[in-house]
Amino acid sequence: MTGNCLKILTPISSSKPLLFSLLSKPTKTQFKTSSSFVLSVKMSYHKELAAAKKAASLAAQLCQALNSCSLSPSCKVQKVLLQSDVQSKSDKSPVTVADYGMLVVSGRAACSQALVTFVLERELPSEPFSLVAEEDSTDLRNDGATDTLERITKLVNETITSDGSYSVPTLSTEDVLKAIDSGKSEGGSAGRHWVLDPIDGTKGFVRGDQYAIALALLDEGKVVLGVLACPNLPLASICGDYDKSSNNEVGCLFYAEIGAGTYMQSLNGSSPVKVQVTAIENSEEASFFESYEKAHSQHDLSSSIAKKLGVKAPPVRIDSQVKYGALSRGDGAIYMRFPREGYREKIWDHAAGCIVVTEAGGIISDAAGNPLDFSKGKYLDLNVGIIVTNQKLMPKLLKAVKESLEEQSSSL
Ligand SMILES: Nc1ncnc2c1ncn2[C@@H]1O[C@H](COP(=O)(O)O)[C@@H](O)[C@H]1OP(=O)(O)O
Ligand SMILES: [Mg+2]
Ligand SMILES: [Mg+2]
Ligand SMILES: [Mg+2]
Repeated sequence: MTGNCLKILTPISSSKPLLFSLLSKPTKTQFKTSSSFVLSVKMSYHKELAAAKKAASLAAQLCQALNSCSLSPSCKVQKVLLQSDVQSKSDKSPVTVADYGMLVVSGRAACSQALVTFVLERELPSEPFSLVAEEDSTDLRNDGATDTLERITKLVNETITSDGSYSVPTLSTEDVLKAIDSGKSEGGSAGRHWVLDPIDGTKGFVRGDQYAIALALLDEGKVVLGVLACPNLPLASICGDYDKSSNNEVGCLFYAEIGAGTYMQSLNGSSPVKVQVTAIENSEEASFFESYEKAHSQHDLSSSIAKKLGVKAPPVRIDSQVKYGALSRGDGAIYMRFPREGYREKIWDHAAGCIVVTEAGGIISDAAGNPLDFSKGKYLDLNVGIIVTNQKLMPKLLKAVKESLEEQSSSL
């Protein structure tokens, strides 16, 4: 076989024939030909990455538009609802209890999910579509949600029209509900699955702080591409001594494809730049990220670990997977996350962030040093917490984590 030809081969781990170009790049996958000859080729996800970038960027545009209060009759009303009624659902993630308030928050995320689904399906019409996503349409199907559903549908349609690349008839409310509910896949180790958190860091979004639209693709249980749209993240570093006045622009898009590195560009569409995690080797010079919300991660534990490492800088507390994006470009050196007992991490909260950091040279593991396994369905099955840093600092960080966890359990 020569470089340019196209040929139908069967991936060893899949029963479906696959047409692919031997010129394709990155991931190595093994295929067998009819004569049981095993061939190693590199898979490319360029088309899927382009679709994911477009979907996440449009969803970011929609979320920013939602911030200008289009979902509620009055900005003031919305602000009051958002700030006073945010409470917890059974998994302790934030949701508003007052019906209308709840719809304002979950409706926005669902709106973003509907748009991402629409774009992925339009951009990749010949690929089977499977999506593991956070939101569903239950709240929007309630009788009291008619108004919100209509507003959401209008906004999704407006965003699609303003983009101008799709000549589709206007989506109906039922089309939007269906699009939201196509995110019900369970994922797993076979085939391809998109993984989406349509608004990651709900509390940050509600506060007007950091949040992300996080989209990744799993192929045979591995994350092969990831996109993080971070509408409120400055293009300039958010750590250390930087000149805040030099670049006030906000809105970053991080993206990574397996074997091809991590890039950042502005959400306004500037040229992409390749990014790298910090090269710091001395942990005393490191600064670290953790959740803004104390309820999401044990701050006392990360502070004891930081002390063991000799870290001098105070923690940088921000919401969502924006932390992974910031780390991938060298803002800070460490991310530590230790949820309270009983909390189960979901794949949509880490898949995109994970590849964005690892393709930028970083390393991510659970608190025991095991890599994260995205092949087990919608939950990550892991030991205690998640830690992220560069290759040089990881052994020291793991040692400090182990010691602090031992101290914590002996003090109970
Ligand atoms: N009790 C909790 N503990 C840990 N993480 C949580 C908890 N509740 C929600 N989350 C999820 O953690 C992420 C926010 O993490 P961080 O604290 O680092 O900003 C979000 O994905 C959020 O979900 P959501 O997408 O609904 O906002
Ligand atoms: Mg949530
Ligand atoms: Mg999330
Ligand atoms: Mg979310």
